[in-house]
Order: sequence, then C-alpha cells, then structure tokens
Amino acid sequence: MTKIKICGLKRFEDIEYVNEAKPDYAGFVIEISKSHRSVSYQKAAKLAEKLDKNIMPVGVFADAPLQLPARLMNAGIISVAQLHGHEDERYIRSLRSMTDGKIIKAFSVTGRQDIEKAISSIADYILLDQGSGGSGRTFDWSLAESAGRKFFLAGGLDLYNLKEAISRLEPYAVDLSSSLETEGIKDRKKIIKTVEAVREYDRRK
Ligand SMILES: O=C(O)c1ccccc1NCC(=O)[C@H](O)[C@H](O)COP(=O)(O)O
Repeated sequence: MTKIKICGLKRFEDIEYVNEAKPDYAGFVIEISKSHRSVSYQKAAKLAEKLDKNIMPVGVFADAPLQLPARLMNAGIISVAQLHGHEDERYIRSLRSMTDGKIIKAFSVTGRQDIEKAISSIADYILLDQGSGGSGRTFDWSLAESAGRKFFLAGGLDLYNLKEAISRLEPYAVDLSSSLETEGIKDRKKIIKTVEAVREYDRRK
C-alpha cells in the first residue's frame, strides 16, 4: 500500500479534513517564516492534539535549531521530523542523539547527483522533492526511476499525475500539499478525493 502524507496543515478545519480522509501522515510546517503554511510550536501542539491517533504527525523544519525538532518529538507532539533545509549528516546524527523520533531528510532533485546523495543519507527516510518545498511543481521523475531506496515522493503531485507517479516510481509514500489547496487554503473535497484515488489505485493494482 502506498503511504500518503498530507502536508501544510495550519487550521483546525484542516485537521478535521485529514481525520475524515485518513492519510498515513499529516505534516505541519513549523517556524519556517518564508512559508504561508508556517505555524508556531504552540499552534502545532494544539493542532496535533486533535489529530486522529492513527495518523502520524510530522513536523517540517528548515535549518531549525536542533532543540526545536527535538523538543517537539520528546514532548510527543510529532513522531517524525522532516528536515527540508540544508541539514547535513552531522545535524541528523545530533538530532538522533537527542530523540528517538524518526527523521526524514528532504532532497531537492535537479540531477542524478541529488539522488546519489539522498540514497546515501543516514536519515530513516528520504524525501525527493522539487525546490525548497511546497512549490507545487514536479521534478524530472526519470531521475528517480530505480532509486534503489524507499522514498517519499513530493513536488507537484495532484489527482491527475498521482497514478502515473505511483506506477512509474513505486514510491514508499506520496506527499502532497499545494494541489490540495484552493486559494492557499486546504480544501476538504480535494483532500478526500485525492486520498481515495490513491487507495483505489492501490486496490486495483
Ligand atoms: O509547504 C511549505 O510551504 C514548505 C516550505 C518550506 C519547506 C517545506 C515546505 N513544505 C513541505 C511539504 O509540504 C511537502 O513535503 C512537499 O514539499 C509538498 O509539495 P507540493 O505538493 O508541491 O506543495
């Protein structure tokens, strides 16, 4: 079964939508000032509290001080830290020494060298994306064919290209944000339709 991650949740309504749709992971962009999806530590805690216990809460960070993801994981607010900045292996090692939570390292894919770098990452999971995250744009998928390691696929996934993405790349998980919004706000119908489409596709495989 392809896992599904829905990212960029920032309102209590968004939590209600994902609790209804039942993806596997729910992502909060935490204290990334350049993002319109960014929420504070406190808001992430309040949102995560309302999340269905079967959905794993993920905190998305970009070059955050180590204490931020560590505190959120150790407080049980998030189970997974997704590192979407320039975090290196030393950063990942340090974070691992501070917490038992899982770590996803995101890589912006522009060439085969990015895939090689991702494959050799010490993170628990790798995530292949376009640009710095939440861009709504795809990267050249041919670069990720036969990646040789389980990966989260992100970047411009939507109802129309998901089926091709899953059949062609067989990702461990698909990760979506932009295509599930209408005018920058998460859209209940889009979330429910998209999760259902992935589940249906998996059932027919
Ligand atoms: O969503 C953001 O604004 C964001 C900003 C900075 C780093 C990461 C960010 N989001 C991560 C995600 O939402 C997902 O991992 C993925 O990038 C979603 O991509 P897309 O479906 O193209 O919006």
